[in-house]
Amino acid sequence: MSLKVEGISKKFGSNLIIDNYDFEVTPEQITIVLGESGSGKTTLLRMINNLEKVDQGSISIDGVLLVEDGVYKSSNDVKAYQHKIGLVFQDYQLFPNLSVLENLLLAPLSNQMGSREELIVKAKELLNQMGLPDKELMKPRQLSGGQKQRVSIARAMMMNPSILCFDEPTSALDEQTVAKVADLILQLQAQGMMILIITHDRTLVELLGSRAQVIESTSFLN
Ligand SMILES: Nc1ncnc2c1ncn2[C@@H]1O[C@H](COP(=O)(O)OP(=O)(O)OP(=O)(O)O)[C@@H](O)[C@H]1O
Repeated sequence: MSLKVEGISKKFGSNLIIDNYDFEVTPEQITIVLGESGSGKTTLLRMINNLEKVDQGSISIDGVLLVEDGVYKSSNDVKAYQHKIGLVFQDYQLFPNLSVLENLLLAPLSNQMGSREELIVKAKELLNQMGLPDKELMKPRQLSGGQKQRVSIARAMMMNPSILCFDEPTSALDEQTVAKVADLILQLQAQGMMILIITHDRTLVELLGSRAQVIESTSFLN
């Protein structure tokens, strides 16, 4: 299992952001992309999640290609690729009018990943694992930042991804909650989930310690 990024490049106009860049995420280590504001971290994450096009290079997960030598695959291949990747947004992006449970059910139901009953069982298991067994009927606005983030993680996990990507997972959280997020990420990795984190938070890096490889975003342009 791996996410492979090979020789990707990206320019906005004449502004080169990423130059012929390679890296790999595996289950053995959490991968952290660390760097200052404006260094291209979000652009990299958006390209991996097919929210921004690459100019050149290849991206694949578990051998399923999103793009090869700068050429995007057919829509069916792209769909297969996207099912393997889960994204936890910085601002969580939960649907405000849906309950926690309905937030979890929406994507797997529309992708026909099981019956409603089966998916409810799975959603409840995940909410339990996230320490939120009593929140399923609440709306996102009734939750704390840390709780919203855990709902967002559970929602991504409903699609059985191979990899979970976190965009600045600690930017809106207090110190105590940051430690809890680090514990949860370590737990997910111990269960075999590949993890990619984009951050500028060195405290999070310290908390993840020896289980993480750190890539400095200054290396995007070497
Ligand atoms: N859609 C766009 N059009 C033009 N330039 C862009 C676009 N998106 C990003 N950029 C530029 O690309 C560079 C990298 O931006 P990016 O958001 O990837 O950095 P970042 O490291 O994630 O920063 P931050 O930590 O502040 O989010 C910046 O100079 C930014 O202005």
